[in-house]
Amino acid sequence: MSPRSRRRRGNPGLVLGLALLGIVILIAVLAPVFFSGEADALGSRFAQPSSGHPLGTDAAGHDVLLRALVATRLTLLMTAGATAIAVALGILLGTSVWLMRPRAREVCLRVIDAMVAFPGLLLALVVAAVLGAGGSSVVIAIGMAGIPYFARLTANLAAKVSQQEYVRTARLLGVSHPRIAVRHMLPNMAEPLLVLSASTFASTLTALSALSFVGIGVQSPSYDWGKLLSEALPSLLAGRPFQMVGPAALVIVTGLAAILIGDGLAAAANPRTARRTAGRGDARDTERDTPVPREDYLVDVQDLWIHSGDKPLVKGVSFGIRPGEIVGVVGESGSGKTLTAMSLARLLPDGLTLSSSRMAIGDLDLRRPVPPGLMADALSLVYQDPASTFNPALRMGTQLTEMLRTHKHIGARAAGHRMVEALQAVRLTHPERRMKQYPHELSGGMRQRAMIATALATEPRLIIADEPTTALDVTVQAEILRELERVNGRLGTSIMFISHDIGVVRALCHRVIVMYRGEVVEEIDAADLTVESARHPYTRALLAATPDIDGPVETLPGMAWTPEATKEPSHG
Ligand SMILES: Nc1ncnc2c1ncn2[C@@H]1O[C@H](COP(=O)(O)OP(=O)(O)OP(=O)(O)O)[C@@H](O)[C@H]1O
Repeated sequence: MSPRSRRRRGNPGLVLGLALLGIVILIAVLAPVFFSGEADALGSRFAQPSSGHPLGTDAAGHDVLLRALVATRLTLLMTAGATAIAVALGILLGTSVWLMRPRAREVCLRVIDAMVAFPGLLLALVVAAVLGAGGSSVVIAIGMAGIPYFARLTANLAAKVSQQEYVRTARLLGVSHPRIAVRHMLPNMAEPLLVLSASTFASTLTALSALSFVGIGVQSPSYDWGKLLSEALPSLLAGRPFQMVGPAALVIVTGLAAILIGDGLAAAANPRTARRTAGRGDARDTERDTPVPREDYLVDVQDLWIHSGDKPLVKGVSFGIRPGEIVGVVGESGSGKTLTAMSLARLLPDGLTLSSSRMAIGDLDLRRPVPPGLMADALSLVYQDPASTFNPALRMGTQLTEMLRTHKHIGARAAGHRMVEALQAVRLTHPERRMKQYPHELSGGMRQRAMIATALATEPRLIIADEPTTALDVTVQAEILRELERVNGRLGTSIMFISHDIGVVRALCHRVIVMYRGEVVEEIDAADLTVESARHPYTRALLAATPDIDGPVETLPGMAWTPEATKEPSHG
């Protein structure tokens, strides 16, 4: 049995919802076939419930129960049609908004917000008034009234999901926007969209019934549940409630089924709710890696400025990374480490502007448009949080092989083999099994190893590792650092290693760049990263504030350093 069907079986709400909807659909299919003649036949008017007419007859002498059953098909078709309009066009609009340039996106989001604030039923009434009364006009009207809700939810979710590292990585790899939207974003937006679709189905059902009830919807001789409810109103007021029972019960049961299915599907669609099939706690492993030929590259950045509007966030930063060198970037939170690194990958957040007099990896000039394939060959990223590095809705194998398939144009099977080798190289246990698992089935250390394997798969000249071990426990942290060191030693890959941890930087890196408030205040050999050798007071203060594993926390005059206390040049 597949995990998905197991999840469905373990979800009684979903099972009940599907059963109820199944019954309603069965009625919709069969009732018009078998009962439409009888439902139109005329008998005695206002007959009380009897064995011949379980819910009695109406003012014209029709069997009330049969009419309610026959009306099921038209009601369901109209509800499904209106819901489909809202879902499809709403998601399309919301996704298109995400693809727009920031300014156009802002305008569109404001328009969508205004539409959401406008009461849906009122909007539907306006549209229905323009189109005229009738079944198809109210379907279009209610469908259109639902579009802004889906558009806003999709755009909001897209804004959030697009900041995820796996989406940023896909952008770096040059995966097209529509493909990113369909493959990486929509699956991760499925849960809330499914829940909204289900509740929209239920609210659409009541809205359509309401419009038919007030005479704007389905017109005679056709009838849906709303029209039947409207016809039953005089009987209800005259003390004959049975005429209402059939359509009212069917509206309630169908609405309830939709809600139960929405909730159930949302739970089943989330692979994180799946039972764990992976062995646990085997992040530490012992296999050996495969050596890859060494290459020779250089990173050269000069006078890099990054602005948010008029505010400079990175101020004239210059640095270089030699081939095969591990360069640490340290500095307090907000000093510009990540922005500096991300500018190399051309992944600055929207709204920030960049200028520099030189920015190159080898002979690749990063100030000009760079084809994604060349960019992927030049650098790879390893992010801080292994939990958000991978798309939770896709199996590891699918995403691990994506860049090989996209940029190296390697077939899925060959890419899979190559990735298994890459996973072995970073000593991830049972690589074939890992490829079939979802990210949540791997430990943090395993995911980070997989991330390093992915980063290496395109054989980049530079790996940017942005606090790659911060989210991991100390033992796994040490293993991942050793892994980076091994990669550097064996493959000669240059590494830009961003960290808050001076101790780690001193142990891992060859050279260290110290940043403070958007400037590089010192470049220093890692071996000289001591309070005695550091030249800049901020570096000394940083070192003094760092616990030394060989001794107590040092308290030196440097600790009292403030930016106002020095006029040293920004670039050491
Ligand atoms: N999209 C943005 N819009 C405006 N300001 C931003 C944006 N992104 C970052 N900043 C600001 O730029 C500065 C540098 O940010 P950056 O993320 O590079 O710092 P950092 O040194 O990497 O910090 P941390 O160690 O906390 O990650 C910070 O003051 C931050 O608030």
